Amino acid sequence: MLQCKQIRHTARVVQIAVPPAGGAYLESFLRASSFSAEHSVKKQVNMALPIYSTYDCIVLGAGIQGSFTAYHLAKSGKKPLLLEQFPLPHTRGSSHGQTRIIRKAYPEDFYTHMMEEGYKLWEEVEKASGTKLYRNTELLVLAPDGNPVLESICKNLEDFKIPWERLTQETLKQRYPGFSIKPGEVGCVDSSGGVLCADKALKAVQELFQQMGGVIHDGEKVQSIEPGPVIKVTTTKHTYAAEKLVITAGPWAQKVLSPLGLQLPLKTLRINVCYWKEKFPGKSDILTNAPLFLAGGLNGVEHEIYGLPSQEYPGLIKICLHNGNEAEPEERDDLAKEDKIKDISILSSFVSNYLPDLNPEPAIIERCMYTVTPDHNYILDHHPLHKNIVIGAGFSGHGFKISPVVGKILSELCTGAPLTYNLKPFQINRF
Ligand SMILES: Cc1cc2nc3c(=O)[nH]c(=O)nc-3n(C[C@H](O)[C@H](O)[C@H](O)COP(=O)(O)OP(=O)(O)OC[C@H]3O[C@@H](n4cnc5c(N)ncnc54)[C@H](O)[C@@H]3O)c2cc1C
Ligand SMILES: O=C(O)[C@@H]1CCCC=N1
Repeated sequence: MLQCKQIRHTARVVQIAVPPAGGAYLESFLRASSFSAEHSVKKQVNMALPIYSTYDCIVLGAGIQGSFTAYHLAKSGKKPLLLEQFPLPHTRGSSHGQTRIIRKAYPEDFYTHMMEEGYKLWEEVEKASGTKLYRNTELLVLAPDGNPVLESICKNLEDFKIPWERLTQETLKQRYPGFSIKPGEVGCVDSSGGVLCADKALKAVQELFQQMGGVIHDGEKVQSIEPGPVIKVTTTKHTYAAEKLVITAGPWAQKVLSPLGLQLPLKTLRINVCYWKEKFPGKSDILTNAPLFLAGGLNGVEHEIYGLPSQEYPGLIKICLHNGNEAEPEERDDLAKEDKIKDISILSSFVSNYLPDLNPEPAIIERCMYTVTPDHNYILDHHPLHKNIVIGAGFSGHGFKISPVVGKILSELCTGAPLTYNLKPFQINRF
């Protein structure tokens, strides 16, 4: 016989006893009753039975994208649950490390447009958390004269009225004497470019989210998702119910999405994050004059390469390839694997050629993961079959700076609020 009684009532959580029926019964019970989000339902007949806690929305994955999604949901008055498989903080995904590039210089106008709001939202987080997260250094984009990507970047900076400057080979040599610029190579300086303190940013966003009433459960891996009008999410510890789910699983996205019938053309790449030391310590001024840079199409260099001024390790400069070898996140540190792209030797020869004051062997190598789409644009969309599931994936190694805007977009897709941006470049049906 159905016996349903209230056993606890707090400001935001109600627990009730329900009979030991299956998931379908529980869902229809939830829909038929006045219980909506924020209500916690406890199956009590047998004390060993699981607890179903329901939330407005569940966000799967507490990297920077999931954390900003949860932050915006909380800002809009929702009380989401943010689930993370690892104890926080962790270094297994894509959002760890101390630094990330922030810039408005993009060849695609939609990213430059999103970054106008991106900078404001980063400032909002800095103010609310009382933490300095952005250091304005300017960004040098280096390429052969007439390079189409460089020209699109210059056009966007001009169209969006962002202060910028074109540098000839001569001006480049004067301004950055430690950089051995080759004939025919020119530069463009984006004055908004700078460095974000990534680890501090992630912590700040997660703290603000919790201050707004949001809940994070870390060390809980999502093991199954049962779609439906009320979605059931089962982790290693618990089962939760919510009317909406946002999946921001980084390099684990495909693993989470496959059981939901969705195959996306995502590749996961292991990135070697390399730090380089001065050849003769104190003998050059390379540590003070190497700019924040992005280089593409350079003489004899097949890949895009980027570098950041010394920050996390005093005396060392971070210079990396914007590419890597395919690997599952679990095999990221498996050194026995033969790499197709010889990233470290490509970087060594770039350093010898362009930054001769640096030792051409990396002093430190760390690891991180990219999840790339074929066109390197993000995926921000509803699941094609389950419209109450929203997906943020494939950030293709350039998602950190735009994460405050990505979080806003994913929260709009989740709540059905009017969309701030045209999401055509990010739709799943483009593949
Ligand atoms: C070396 C490197 C340099 C970069 N440089 C820049 C840069 O300069 N500028 C820039 O803008 N961007 C940069 N990026 C890209 C940027 O960091 C990423 O786009 C961004 O961090 C992606 O965040 P995410 O939240 O999608 O992924 P992640 O940070 O990987 O978060 C996904 C989370 O989901 C969790 N998860 C997965 N599956 C489950 C499950 N089943 N249950 C529970 N939790 C789960 C994971 O544990 C993880 O914490 C760089 C990336 C790397 C690796
Ligand atoms: O997102 C960025 O700005 C950088 C660019 C180069 C590689 C990684 N991220």
